[in-house]
Formats: sequence, C-alpha cells, structure tokens
Amino acid sequence: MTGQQPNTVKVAIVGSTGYGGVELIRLLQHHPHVEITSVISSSSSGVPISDGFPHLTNVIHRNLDGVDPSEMAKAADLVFTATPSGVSSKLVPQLLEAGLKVIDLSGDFRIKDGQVYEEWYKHDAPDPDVLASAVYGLCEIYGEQVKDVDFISNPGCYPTATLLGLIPALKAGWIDPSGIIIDAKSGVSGAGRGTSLMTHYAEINENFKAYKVNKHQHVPEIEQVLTDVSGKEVTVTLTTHLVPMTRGIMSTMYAPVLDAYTEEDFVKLYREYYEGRKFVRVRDKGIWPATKEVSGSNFCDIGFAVDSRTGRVTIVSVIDNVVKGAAGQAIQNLNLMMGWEESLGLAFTPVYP
Ligand SMILES: NC(=O)C1=CN([C@@H]2O[C@H](COP(=O)(O)OP(=O)(O)OC[C@H]3O[C@@H](n4cnc5c(N)ncnc54)[C@H](OP(=O)(O)O)[C@@H]3O)[C@@H](O)[C@H]2O)C=CC1
Ligand SMILES: CC(=O)N[C@@H](CCC(=O)OP(=O)(O)O)C(=O)O
Repeated sequence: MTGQQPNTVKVAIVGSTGYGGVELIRLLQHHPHVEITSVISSSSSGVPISDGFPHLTNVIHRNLDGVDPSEMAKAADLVFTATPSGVSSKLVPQLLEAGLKVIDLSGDFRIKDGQVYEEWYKHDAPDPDVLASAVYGLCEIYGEQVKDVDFISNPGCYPTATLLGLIPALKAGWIDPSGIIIDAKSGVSGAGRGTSLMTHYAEINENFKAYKVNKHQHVPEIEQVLTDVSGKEVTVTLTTHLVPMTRGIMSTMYAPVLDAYTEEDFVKLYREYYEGRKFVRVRDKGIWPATKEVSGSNFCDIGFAVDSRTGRVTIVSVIDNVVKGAAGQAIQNLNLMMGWEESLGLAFTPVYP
C-alpha cells in the first residue's frame, strides 16, 4: 500500500441482492483493507440482507439500505455498482458528483462511442463527460491506467476471457486480425438472478443453446479493445452459448497463424506477456483448461493448439464469470486503484470438484 492511501476503504454495494453483488460480499470478507458499510437494494430496503440470503447469516450483519447517493457518500468512500445496464448510466454520475469513487460492473461505460453503445445495448448513452472519465479495467492489460483514478468500468465476462486469450498473440502480430472467430459458452449465473424463459430449469437443464448470434452486446467491447491494442481495425465473429452449469465461461478462439509458430512458441509468448500477473495461468502444451479448474477463483486459465494442416491456432480461455468476469476483477481493480498488491483478498483456490 502507498503512503497516501487510507488503511481501510469503506465500500457500499448497489445491487447487493444480485449475483455480482452477493459475490462481492463473499469475496470482500477476506479483504484486509475493506469494510462494507452499506448494502443497497432498490426494492427491499430496511430488512437484513441475510433474510433473503441465509448463507450470509453470521457473515454480514447489515440491513439493506435504499438507493440514496448522499447517504452513500456519508457511509462510504467507494461504491461498487452491480446494477443492470441502463441503471448504472444514470446512477454513476450522481455518485461521482457526490464525491464517491465508483467501480461499475455493468456494460454502460465500457463502449467509448455513445452511438455504438445505443445500437448494441438499446439504452440511452451515458453523459459523454462521465463516459470519457471511465477507465476500462481489464487489469492485466490496462492496470497502469487504473491507478489513482476515481471511476473504473469493469469489463464484461465474455470480453475478459476472450481478450486475455487473444491479446498477446494479436499484439505480437502472430495472428490475422481479420480472421478471428470466438465460440463462447457461459453458465446460467451470467444472466443474473432474475428469472426468464431463457434460463428457467426446464429450458436449460440438459440443454445447450446458442443465443444473440452476431448480436451480442460484448461484440463492440471486444472489437474496441482489440483495435486499441493492435492499432488495426479488428472485427470478430462471436457466438455465445448458454450451458447447463451455474458458473463458468469457456471462450474458444480460432485465428489464422501468420507464421510457423508452434504450440511451444505460444506458451512461451503468453508466459512472458503475463509474467508476474498471478491471475493468468498459461497451460503447458496439450493441457486444456476446464471451467471447474477456475471456479470460485479469480484465475483465467489459457491453453493452445496449433493445427499446421489448417494454419490456425485454437486458444481456450476459462474464467469464473462471477469472479474474474465480475466481482473478483472489480476487487482487483480496487486494489490497483488504491496502489495495493493486485491479489489482496483474492487468493482463492478454485473450488474442486
Ligand atoms: N452475472 C455475471 O456473471 C456478470 C454480470 N455483469 C454485469 O453486472 C451487473 C450486475 O449483474 P448481476 O448481479 O448478474 O445481475 P442481477 O440481475 O443478479 O442483479 C442486479 C441487481 O441490481 C438491482 N437493481 C435493479 N434495478 C435497480 C435500480 N433501478 N437501482 C438500483 N439497483 C437496481 C437489483 O436488486 P434490487 O431489486 O434489490 O435493487 C438486482 O439484484 C449487470 O450490469 C451485469 O450485466 C458483468 C459481468 C458478469
Ligand atoms: C449468460 C448470459 O446471459 N450472460 C449475459 C452477460 C451479461 C453481461 O455481462 O452483460 P453486460 O455487458 O451488460 O454487463 C449475456 O449474454 O447478456
């Protein structure tokens, strides 16, 4: 920790009754410099959070507070907004105006072009000045830019797995940016706690479905970052799937390889690129990552195969969508923002089996 930073940061969580919010509560219990001073709900304030979430009994003794930015500013230094897209865009400016630091888990501030955001998210774009002030918190790539800022936009779950899997090869000029195909699968918790026909038991149990093909709101987020890091206009094909499991994302990426690079070359390149970054684990040749091997943890595990017959590389990247894809990465961002060691409070071994 740097000399100027307070020893304890008081945090409030808006959307604390959702999957991202509840996961923030679970993980922050282990953070040595964080005190949760307010858990907030727009629909059920005044009751103990453990009433609705019995697993939090004897873990956190707090009643749910209502959504009131001036009260949040009295209670906390920083707010995690684990709120739906379209809600964060209106709430975050009020929180910043009240003097709070903010880490937003929604997609509202990730897309730098407001028009592109409106096209893909079907919500009004946020205030352009506030949007411009948001720093995109993909920690292993933009970690330096996150230090000392007031407002971080936490990346999406599919983009986190996908971007960490593609960026080293793309930056090195090893893969053709015009030929990237992403085949991604998510557990059902990625859709949030609300019920829907898409996710109810009879629809998803023993089923496997593609959705939002070529229309997923994470397409512009992935393209924006790949274009930024490569300096070339990148477009991607993304197919997202829902699989009958609770947590986990597997993003399988295919791209043409531009020279005779082998699997060993890819392993070496990625290990060098992510050297010192505890949360990215690059597998040895032939060892494929599985979602269970990262479940409950902030790890992103990556494996490769190069097919000399087709000239393509297959890159497999897995994360826990609620941890590295949401709450865990948000805490990693908090650590970087505060000048703390990035893995503080996040040293979770994956839950296995
Ligand atoms: N689940 C995941 O894997 C990931 C989610 N995200 C993003 O993180 C955010 C939270 O996701 P998740 O927790 O899954 O979603 P959930 O649907 O599980 O939870 C969202 C919570 O937001 C609260 N909320 C709804 N409307 C308002 C409002 N007007 N004002 C304040 N709070 C409101 C609700 O709680 P209440 O009614 O009590 O206020 C609800 O519990 C979303 O933007 C999502 O896209 C990002 C990456 C991964
Ligand atoms: C399984 C599932 O439904 N996942 C969600 C991911 C939600 C998310 O992260 O969306 P934001 O970009 O708005 O934060 C989806 O595909 O829309």
